Amino acid sequence: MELQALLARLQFAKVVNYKEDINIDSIEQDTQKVTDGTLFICIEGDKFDGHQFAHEAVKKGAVAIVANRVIPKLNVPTILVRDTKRAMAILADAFYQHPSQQLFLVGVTGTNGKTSVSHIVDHMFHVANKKTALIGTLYTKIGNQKLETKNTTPDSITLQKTFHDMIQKGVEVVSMEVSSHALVQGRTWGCDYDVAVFTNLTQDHLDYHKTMEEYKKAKGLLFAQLGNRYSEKQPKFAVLNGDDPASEEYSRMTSAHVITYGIDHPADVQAKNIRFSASGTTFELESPVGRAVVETNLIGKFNVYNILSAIAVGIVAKLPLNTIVDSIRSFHSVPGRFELVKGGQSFPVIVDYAHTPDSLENVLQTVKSLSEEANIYVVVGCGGDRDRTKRPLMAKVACSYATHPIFTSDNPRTEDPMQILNDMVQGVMGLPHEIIPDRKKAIYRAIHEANDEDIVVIAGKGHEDYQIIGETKYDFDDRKVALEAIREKLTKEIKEQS
Ligand SMILES: CC(=O)N[C@H]1[C@@H](OP(=O)(O)OP(=O)(O)OC[C@H]2O[C@@H](n3ccc(=O)[nH]c3=O)[C@H](O)[C@@H]2O)O[C@H](CO)[C@@H](O)[C@@H]1O[C@H](C)C(=O)N[C@@H](C)C(=O)N[C@H](CCC(=O)O)C(=O)O
Ligand SMILES: Nc1ncnc2c1ncn2[C@@H]1O[C@H](COP(=O)(O)OP(=O)(O)OP(=O)(O)O)[C@@H](O)[C@H]1O
Ligand SMILES: N[C@H](CCC[C@H](N)C(=O)O)C(=O)O
Ligand SMILES: [Mg+2]
Repeated sequence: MELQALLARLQFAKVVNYKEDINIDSIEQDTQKVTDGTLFICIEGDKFDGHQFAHEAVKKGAVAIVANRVIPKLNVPTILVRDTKRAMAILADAFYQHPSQQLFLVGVTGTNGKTSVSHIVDHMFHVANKKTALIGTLYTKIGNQKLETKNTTPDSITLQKTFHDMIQKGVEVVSMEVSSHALVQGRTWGCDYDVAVFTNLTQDHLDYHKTMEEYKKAKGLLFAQLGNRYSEKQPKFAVLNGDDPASEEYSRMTSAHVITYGIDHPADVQAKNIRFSASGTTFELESPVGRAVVETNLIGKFNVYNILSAIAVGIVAKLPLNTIVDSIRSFHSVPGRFELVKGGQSFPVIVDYAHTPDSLENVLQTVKSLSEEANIYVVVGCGGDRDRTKRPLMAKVACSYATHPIFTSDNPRTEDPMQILNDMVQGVMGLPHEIIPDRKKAIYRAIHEANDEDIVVIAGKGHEDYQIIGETKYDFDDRKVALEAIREKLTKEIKEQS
């Protein structure tokens, strides 16, 4: 694409060192990815100032630079803009030919449930015979092809390029997780969402957002940025959780159509007469397009919310109600979310990604409702270099529901694991708990101690197949470690019996 054509997208940008039009072969914000013909965008980030890398980018082949100031001794055209992040989103959208406008794009935000809801939505459209794709914490998935992701929501260049590649592969519907970090950093500027979903708002990420009010505002950006043309062909919808107080504010922030879902308060898409069991959940659905009985393998009230929000997406996309209900019935699970580890042991071992006070409470409440008598072992830690204030709250939740809480390390990152554990303990002074900093030893302990009627929950890392200690990523998978522990226990039992 020609530089002039791209420049036309940036209103009132100044250009220095411009001699003649040049061709732009790629747009990048990271020097690692620069090749001949790149337009390099300098971003002032949290760790680095990308303007420092402009000369290196030119050495690697960059033919033009976007910056917020003149960079001395740079001999390529420099496009000066006030906000390079905004310019990046605008240029990426233009360079990849406005791909999100050609897709049915569903964005899911909220503290907990984004990965779960985006997977249910993806499956629903797949069942409705659409070619689907997914972007989120676990991966970017196009059909059955899975690509690794660095962030839950990628930067605007990666995102627009990904949409473009998806269109080349025939994708029609994309379900994506939209993190609060992404919204604040403008990673999703330029995304033309058709539906924006809100799951819930509870405490997390206060290391980044500082206050719950700021965190709430961050999530609200998704709804504020939904298109506001009331086109008959492609109306825009905000799908809001009628049982979460934040929805009231989001409903005022958006000019799109609003559809609510809920259990406890009246909502457009409502679950009634919910019946929970260890093998699944059923409920009666009331919706603007009719009633139905919904059956699912998923368990817990929180999953009813996840399902209701996905159903609301199906409804606004005008999928037939029977297709929606069929897709919920055939949806199995998301890796690392309430995942049962089956090694032939006589008690359930559950690996779950709960890493916030609210998600931990939801999962433990669900576990407790399965059996009031069971001893519950919970192995849990808190991530380092993340919200410190959630640590005592998570510990308190663990002690409120579990008979045997074992505090251990999650991803300590650059923090001292003992300091993280100490922060947790502040929430449970005087309440019984065990501290085993080594996660493997903690998992082994829970599994070796547990008996027939007990339940073991290993929380916080879910699908993660690594543990970050310092700056190093070590192989570590809760599911594999739990299986090894189960095998060791069973072998020991057999030996003792013979
Ligand atoms: C704090 C934070 O969110 N940082 C994100 C941010 O990085 P940044 O802009 O601050 O980048 P930086 O490292 O300071 O570098 C500045 C600029 O210099 C460039 N650079 C840097 C070094 C170099 O050698 N060459 C070079 O060109 C960089 O590419 C960048 O353009 O923008 C990057 C691109 O979008 C993100 O990858 C990065 O996520 C980091 C890795 C991260 O850990 N983020 C987490 C907190 C996060 O975003 N999590 C949410 C999920 C949370 C949840 O809901 O659970 C997510 O969406 O992933
Ligand atoms: N609707 C919900 N409400 C509360 N907790 C939930 C809900 N859905 C899932 N959870 C819990 O939260 C954990 C994380 O769920 P999920 O991965 O779907 O959320 P997420 O929003 O994508 O999280 P992240 O921001 O870390 O990517 C699950 O393992 C489960 O314990
Ligand atoms: N997206 C979340 C994931 C947390 C998962 C937990 N295992 C941890 O490392 O804290 C974050 O980056 O805060
Ligand atoms: Mg997620």
